[in-house]
This record gives sequence, C-alpha cells and structure tokens, in this order.
Amino acid sequence: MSADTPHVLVVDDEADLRELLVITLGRMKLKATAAESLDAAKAALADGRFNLCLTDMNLGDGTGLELLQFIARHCPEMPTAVITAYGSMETATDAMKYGAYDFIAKPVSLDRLRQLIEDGLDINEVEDHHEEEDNLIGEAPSMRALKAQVRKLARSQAPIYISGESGSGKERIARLIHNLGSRRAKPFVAVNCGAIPSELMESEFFGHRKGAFTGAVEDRKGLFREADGGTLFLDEVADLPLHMQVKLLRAIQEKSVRPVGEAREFQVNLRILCATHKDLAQEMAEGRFRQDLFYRLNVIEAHVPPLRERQEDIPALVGHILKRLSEAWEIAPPIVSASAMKTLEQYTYPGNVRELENTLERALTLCDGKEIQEEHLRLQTDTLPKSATATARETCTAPERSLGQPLEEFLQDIERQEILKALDATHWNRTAAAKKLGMTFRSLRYRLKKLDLDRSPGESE
Ligand SMILES: Nc1ncnc2c1ncn2[C@@H]1O[C@H](COP(=O)(O)OP(=O)(O)OP(=O)(O)O)[C@@H](O)[C@H]1O
Repeated sequence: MSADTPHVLVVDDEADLRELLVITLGRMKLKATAAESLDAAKAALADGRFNLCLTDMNLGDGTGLELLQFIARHCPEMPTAVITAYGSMETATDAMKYGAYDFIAKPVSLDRLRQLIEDGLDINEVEDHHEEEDNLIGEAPSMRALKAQVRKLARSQAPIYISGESGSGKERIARLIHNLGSRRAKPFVAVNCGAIPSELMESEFFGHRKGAFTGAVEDRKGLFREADGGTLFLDEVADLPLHMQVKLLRAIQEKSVRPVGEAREFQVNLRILCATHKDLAQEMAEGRFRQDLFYRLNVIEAHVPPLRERQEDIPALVGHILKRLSEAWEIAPPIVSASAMKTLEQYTYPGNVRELENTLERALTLCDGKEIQEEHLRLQTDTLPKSATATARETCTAPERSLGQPLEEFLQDIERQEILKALDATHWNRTAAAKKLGMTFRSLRYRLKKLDLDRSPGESE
C-alpha cells in the first residue's frame, strides 16, 4: 500500500462487525484502523490522519453522535458515516444532522457498504468542482453562508428541504448540491409536483407497464428510476396530494418502487431534495402534509433568502443575466445606465430572481439593444412589471379567430393572454395570479407548462 492509499477509521464495539469492516476495506485496497470504543477512536484521530470514518452508534463508552461532535470540532473535513440498528431511522436522521454524510443499517449488505465507502472517499474529490459555484451569483453575507452550507450538504446524502420564496433560486441550489456531490455524474431529475395532474402522478413517479391503463401505450420507467444513482428534486412538494404522500414515503423507506400494473419491485438508490415556496411546517400543522413524510424529507433545511434582502447582489445578477440573454440572442451585452441600475437595486422583487430576469428580458426587448435605460424597466410603482412575452402580445388586440384556425388553438391563445395578464398584474407571483384567475396553484402550474410559459426564453435547462 502506498502513502496515498486512503486510510479509513472503523469504530465499533462489536468485534465481529469490526472485523467484517476491516476485511471489506482490505479487499477494496484501502488501509483500515479499528477502534473498539469512543475513547480509542478519539485517540486514533489525535494520532493520525484519516480519509474516512465508519462508526457504529453504540460504542460502549459513548455514542456515535458524541464521536460526530468530536469530529466536527477536530477534523470537520473528514467524511463520516454511521452504522445504525435495523429500522432506527430516527438515529440515522440525527446522525446526518450532526454531520454524518450517510448511514448504513444493520444487517450490513456488502454492496451497500462498498457504495457507502466509495461515496465517502469521492467526497474528497468534491473540492475540485468549485467552478460550479460560479453559476450561483451572490456575495451578500446570507448568500455566502448559504454557499458554505451547500458545500457541506453536497458532501452528505441527507435529504434536504430547500425553503424560500417563489423564484428565489431553490432549484438552482438543488442543482448545485447535486453537481458538487458524489452523484454528479448521475442524473439530476427535477419534477414539479404542482404541475402533474393528480391521476397521472403515480405513473409519472413510479412508471407503468404497457397496457396498465388506457393511454399506457408503452412501458414507462418513471422519474424515480430515471434518477437512479442520482438526485430527485421534488419541487413544490407541498402540492403533492395526500394519497401520493403515502406512496412517496413508502418508496423512500423501502428504497424501491413498483410501476403501475407491474408485479415486481425495483430497487432505487437516490438522494431526495425537495422545495416549496409554502411553509411546509404550517402545511403539516394544518393537516395538508403528512408528519412522517415531513420528518423524512426535512432532515436538514437550507433557506434561500428573498432578493430584497440581498440587494447588494443585484448588479452582479444583472450582469450575469444580461450576459446569458445576450448570448442566447446572439447580440453584444447591453450596458445599463446608472439610473436604471439604481432603480433595479431599489426595487423589491416580489417574484425574486425570476422577476429580475423577466424585467431584464423585457428591457432588452424594449431598448435599442445597446443601453438599458430606466424607462425600459417599467418598474415604477404605478406601472407594474410585465414580461417580455406579455409586452410582445400587448401589441395585438383581443385575439380574433382567423379563418380555418382550429378552435383549440384559438382558445389556447385566449388562455395564454389571460394568464399573462394575471401574472403581470401580480409581478409574476404565481400564487397570487392563480387566485386572480380563480384557479388552484396546481392548475396554473399545469397550464404554464402546457402553454410553455414556465420558463423564460434564453433560460437554460
Ligand atoms: N443566485 C443566482 N444566481 C444566478 N441565477 C439565479 C440565482 N438564483 C436564481 N437564479 C435564476 O433565477 C431563476 C429562478 O430560479 P429557480 O428556478 O431556481 O427558483 P425557484 O425558487 O426554484 O422558483 P420556484 O419557486 O418558482 O420553483 C432561474 O432562471 C435561475 O437560474
């Protein structure tokens, strides 16, 4: 073994398990040191440098949680995983809150153990991927703290609940956690739970067999299996109907799914991240969100601050967004006049970064392509912000059905116009827009997707 061979510390008071772990590590060509108690582990850590630690939760003279606390103080960079008794999810959750990157339940499966060790050692490589962070603009203290938290969370396998207002960047944070973590080479699958009609949800999530129901013309894998090995991001998770919450909980607990119309179960290995602009704790308190699922998903919370609380980041965001838009539009990036920038900095953005994007997109449409001036922003309180799409549509009067135009298409035009009007009037706050339109948030999300209005042009996938 060379000096570069990763060195793993194994802590367990049960001699049999300790031995099994040491043998497995040896077969993986890794160096192992075993400690039989909390004190012995502390002494080993004080003596040598380790790339990874695997610890049992019961250590005779202490607990795995105490060891995690010691590690957090003395060697926070070292990834640590815990071994828990069968079925004790609460302990596993606690351990992840104390900084463990993952856990493995007894009886220990060798395949799972190998995966756990590989993931842990891969964490050391994560540091090389910092350029990913360049896509997350924000140097305000709250954003710096969030980035530091994201770096830590990327090293863990814990489920994360990302809270924050609509358009504040929750999905972007989820992607960053994935891209910085050990699953980065595997898929990141984002699903908007509010946009899937309730009756299609089970088959969207878990897949179906051809012929399982009318319309199931071919086999479908489902999002869980598409994300296998990677990360599944459940956006607007509070919009999941209760019957799906039960099924989701089961899939997470069993780490397996059964497609509709299929007799077999399929194992899945994924990390779940979720987000909602709603207050999930309140949804739970009011009985709309299952408590058991809440605790399973919300092991650690990351909060994305609203844009109005980090106004110092606005100039950098403006530069970043205009660069992206001008690349997509194949034009040179425009300059922003000093007074326009001042207005942009002072505005409060109920729709957060997405509203800033829409504002700039509209301004870019309205300006001469060289300089964005204050009047192109339309952010004065007496003039509500509008989307570029809406501005373009403003030039048309009420739609008139042209000869031969299919009725369906004509009705969609009207639907699109009404939705854009409501979104403009509410600063692209979709909850408020849905209310204004007299429909549920879920239904609005569904229509936005259907009409291809859920993403601004130039926005990358
Ligand atoms: N810090 C940031 N730096 C650069 N772009 C950002 C940042 N935050 C958000 N964005 C951009 O703003 C838009 C909205 O972000 P995102 O979709 O992540 O928000 P969200 O909170 O998930 O929204 P929703 O609640 O509607 O799902 C995206 O185009 C995203 O790329």
